[in-house]
Amino acid sequence: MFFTKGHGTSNDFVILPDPDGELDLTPALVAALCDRRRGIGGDGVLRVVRSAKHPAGAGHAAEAEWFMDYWNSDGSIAEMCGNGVRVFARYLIANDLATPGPAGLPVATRAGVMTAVVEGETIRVRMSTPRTYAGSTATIGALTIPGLAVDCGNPHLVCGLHDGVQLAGLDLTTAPLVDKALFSSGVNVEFVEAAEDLPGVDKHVRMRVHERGSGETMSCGTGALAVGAVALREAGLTSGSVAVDVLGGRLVITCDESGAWWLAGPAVLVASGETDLVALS
Ligand SMILES: N[C@@H](CCC[C@H](N)C(=O)O)C(=O)O
Repeated sequence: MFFTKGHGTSNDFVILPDPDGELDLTPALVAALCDRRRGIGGDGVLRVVRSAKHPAGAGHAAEAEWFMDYWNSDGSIAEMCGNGVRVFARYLIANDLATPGPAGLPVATRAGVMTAVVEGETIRVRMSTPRTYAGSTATIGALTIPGLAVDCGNPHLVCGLHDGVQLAGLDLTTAPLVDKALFSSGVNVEFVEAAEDLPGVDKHVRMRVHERGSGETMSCGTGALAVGAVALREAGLTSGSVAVDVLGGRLVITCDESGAWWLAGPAVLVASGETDLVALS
């Protein structure tokens, strides 16, 4: 089957064209495609399917022709992927499957319709409004770090580092321990430290993330949105911009004067080819 490989700030995806929703995509196939030694390798899979042809997209078919069927590398399904939407939009445009209108390019997801605006190498996406709803903690070894739960369509826990704890020193090779009752469907956990002032933005932070279903990744767009929302809230700002440096580059989160939330960053397609599904399995 044909595939394309792409990434947004090194959050990488295997993109599978399946316009009519005919592919029998299973957790095992997704995990095999994402395997970095035996497969193509990726943090997740983006299946490109017409909204009308997917049960989770059909309700959005009038607003968005295309549905991003997102899967994590372990074969689990997630509601939303911010970097994924940016890469998905790049793929649709590069393959003449869609042309952005004056308001951008709508992409249906399990968390609703997101609109992508192309600005050269950067793709900016209008995201759903992040909702901060509880305090909680994440534990790594002997270290317990307080944080805030933020719903970005998918679940996040944003933990700010203090008291000399360094972002670079955290061991994220295994999942941080979290409150399983609060996060009954799992959670993406972001760790954040302040960074030096940067012109053009109100706040500048660095983040690492342990993603539900993918482990530590180089970047997470919805994670950056959650981090940006917490940073603006802590600064007492109701609008503004936050630069979020991830291991794979920089994302910028903006809440504009109208209250709309945006995620901006690069989105790149790097390879296309054909994979042998029999050899993969
Ligand atoms: N990397 C993504 C988020 C992907 C889904 C996440 N792992 C989950 O299970 O919620 C992003 O860029 O937002």
